[in-house]
Amino acid sequence: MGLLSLGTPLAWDDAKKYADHVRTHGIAQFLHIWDRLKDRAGDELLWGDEVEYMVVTFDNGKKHAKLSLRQTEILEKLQTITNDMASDRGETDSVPTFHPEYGRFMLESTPGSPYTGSIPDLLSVEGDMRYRRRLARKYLKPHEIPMTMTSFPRLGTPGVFTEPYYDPADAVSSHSLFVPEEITNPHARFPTLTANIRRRRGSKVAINLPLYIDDRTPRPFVDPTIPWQRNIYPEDPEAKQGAALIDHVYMDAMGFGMGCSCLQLTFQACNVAEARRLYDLLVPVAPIMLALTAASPLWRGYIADVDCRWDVVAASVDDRTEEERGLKPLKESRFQIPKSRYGSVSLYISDEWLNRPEYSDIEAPFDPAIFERLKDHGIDPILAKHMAHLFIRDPLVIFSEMIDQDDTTSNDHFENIQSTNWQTLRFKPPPVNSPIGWRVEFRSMEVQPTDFENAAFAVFVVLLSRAILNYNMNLYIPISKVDENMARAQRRDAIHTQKFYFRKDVFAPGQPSPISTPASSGTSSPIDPTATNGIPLHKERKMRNCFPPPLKPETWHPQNPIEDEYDEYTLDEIINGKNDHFPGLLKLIYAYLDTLDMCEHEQVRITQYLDLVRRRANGSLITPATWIRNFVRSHPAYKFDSVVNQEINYDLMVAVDEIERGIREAPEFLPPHLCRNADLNGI
Ligand SMILES: Nc1ncnc2c1ncn2[C@@H]1O[C@H](COP(=O)(O)OP(=O)(O)OP(=O)(O)O)[C@@H](O)[C@H]1O
Ligand SMILES: N[C@@H](CCC(=O)O)C(=O)O
Ligand SMILES: N[C@@H](CS)C(=O)O
Repeated sequence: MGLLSLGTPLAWDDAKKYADHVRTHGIAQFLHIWDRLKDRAGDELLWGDEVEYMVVTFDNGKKHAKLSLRQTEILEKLQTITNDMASDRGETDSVPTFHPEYGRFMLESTPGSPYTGSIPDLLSVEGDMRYRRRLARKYLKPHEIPMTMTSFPRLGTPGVFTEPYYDPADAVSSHSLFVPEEITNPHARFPTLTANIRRRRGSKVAINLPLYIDDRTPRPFVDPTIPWQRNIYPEDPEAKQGAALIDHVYMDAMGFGMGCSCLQLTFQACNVAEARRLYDLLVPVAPIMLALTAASPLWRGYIADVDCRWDVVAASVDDRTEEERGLKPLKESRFQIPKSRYGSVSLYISDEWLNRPEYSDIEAPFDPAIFERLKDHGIDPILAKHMAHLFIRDPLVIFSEMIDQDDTTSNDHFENIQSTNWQTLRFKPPPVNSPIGWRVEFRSMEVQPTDFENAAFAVFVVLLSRAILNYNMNLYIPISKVDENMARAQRRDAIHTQKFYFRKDVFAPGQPSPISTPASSGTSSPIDPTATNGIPLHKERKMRNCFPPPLKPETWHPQNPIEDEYDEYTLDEIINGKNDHFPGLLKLIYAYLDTLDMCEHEQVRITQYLDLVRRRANGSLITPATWIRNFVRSHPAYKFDSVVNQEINYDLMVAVDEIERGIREAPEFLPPHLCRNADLNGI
């Protein structure tokens, strides 16, 4: 969740006058942080997850599942409860935190304090997530359930999809044909973001997802549920004039994207150099994890031909003017900008030599004056470019009371721009007046229906991050290939149908591989104490930070053509390995685990999590997206016309909730033996 300042928000015409002011002071604030903390070192691994929920309310008589708009009351209640718990316990660390999110039907939870790198903390993640879900559930109304669905299938359908009902005709911020003002969190940040994105862009946002064409889908598909003749806002004829594409699901508001839920992870690094390295190493991992967690095939009451939210969210906050989008020559706008503010990373940011300039091979406009200012201040050109790239954006929400700030003690102007650059990775400087260090946020994953899965993906990514740093791995590929992977990750059933660019050799030539005996692809490898090859075993009870810096340049033949460095692989090959030269990420994780001091019971638990990832990747378990699509297509009320009606939606929500509670079996998706963890009973 972004910056929630208080005050009077400025409408776009007023806010834009302060854009340079916010940028200038935002950079000044960053430079103060930089000067104070660039040499900060030795921070331990602390990390945490953010889980986003939708509160769904069930009318069992009418078989109707709707979004509950009680976010404000629910958060107030949870705040009181958690405050009481904290005072009873005399500490806040074990009491989870609930936060607001964009949708007035959404909640976000984070652990009470970040996890450390200890093995018990690693194994506490699922319990912590379950505890948070239970807590939220306990204080909702009896017919309300906090669900971790990435997209709500019937958001924006004609008729009733919220509780209480509101008429979409009052959507003053978004001017949507489909969703009312009241789906948006009333905190000024959110309606102002919504309205100012629209005003800055000069039109409503337009999101078109290819429709999944089924046996009886009318062709060409011209959505009969779009109120083509509505005439309330000046933009109302837009849909008819081409904004809504044939054979697509059309959506026209920020809420369709920012009303989606995801699973994010934040890692504290040892120092700024390690944060930059970790950011870069995770850039190529982001699309892989998006594909593995794909969970959103249903939109506005239809089945789409994609499995993920990413492009929907990107289009839903796309505030670029026509000139910035390249539709008109530049006149008023300063830059042509290839991507929305929500988008994949466009620049690597590490200044260590492994980051060859050729990897950052896509157009990433940056503000030349800000770039020079940062360089003049002593910041290296790579980080200067990253910041100057983020700062091509205008601040969208400015509070009149917050315009003048003390740049030595505030970072609000910096965060204003930073927190509305919603990229696959976020490089997070330490906040002012806080003990927190340099961090990296991993943002691509879709939230999973169950906490077992959410914990499994969190555990996988944190272990992968440690393995990558520990073995000094190099995962760089050109950013253009990462972007192609982002597109492929979202395609229907990407696991079976797509290949992904990935680096061929992740180790320096001559560097001993940590894998001694390559196990055959797709097997579940118990942790093998002989698995490290020539690397001394320093068994530790903790995953740590502060790994050695990358190897010297001459070790890596950087003169090779960049095209020789990568190839296309299936997800199975990337995760589970292809041959001796390409061991797969899981084997590297297992080798890393072998450096940790764990008892058998802990190993079994971790293997359960890693097995989920292994089996998703090899296709022996299906993604939530595939399960949801199959559920709809096999429902007796489905007419093979791509429509997800109220009854199907209700039954789907009931089924997902039952799977989450472990009372419904879906072995092709989540075998009971994977998610029924005896240890966690009673949490
Ligand atoms: N020092 C730390 N190092 C790493 N993670 C931390 C640290 N402190 C808190 N976290 C974790 O970071 C996650 C994000 O926390 P929080 O939502 O407060 O941050 P935020 O800056 O608002 O996030 P966002 O960038 O998503 O807006 C949480 O899981 C939290 O536990
Ligand atoms: N909910 C958004 C992320 C919102 C945020 O950045 O906090 C998503 O699904 O990606
Ligand atoms: N929740 C996100 C999207 S609106 C943010 O606050 O930045």
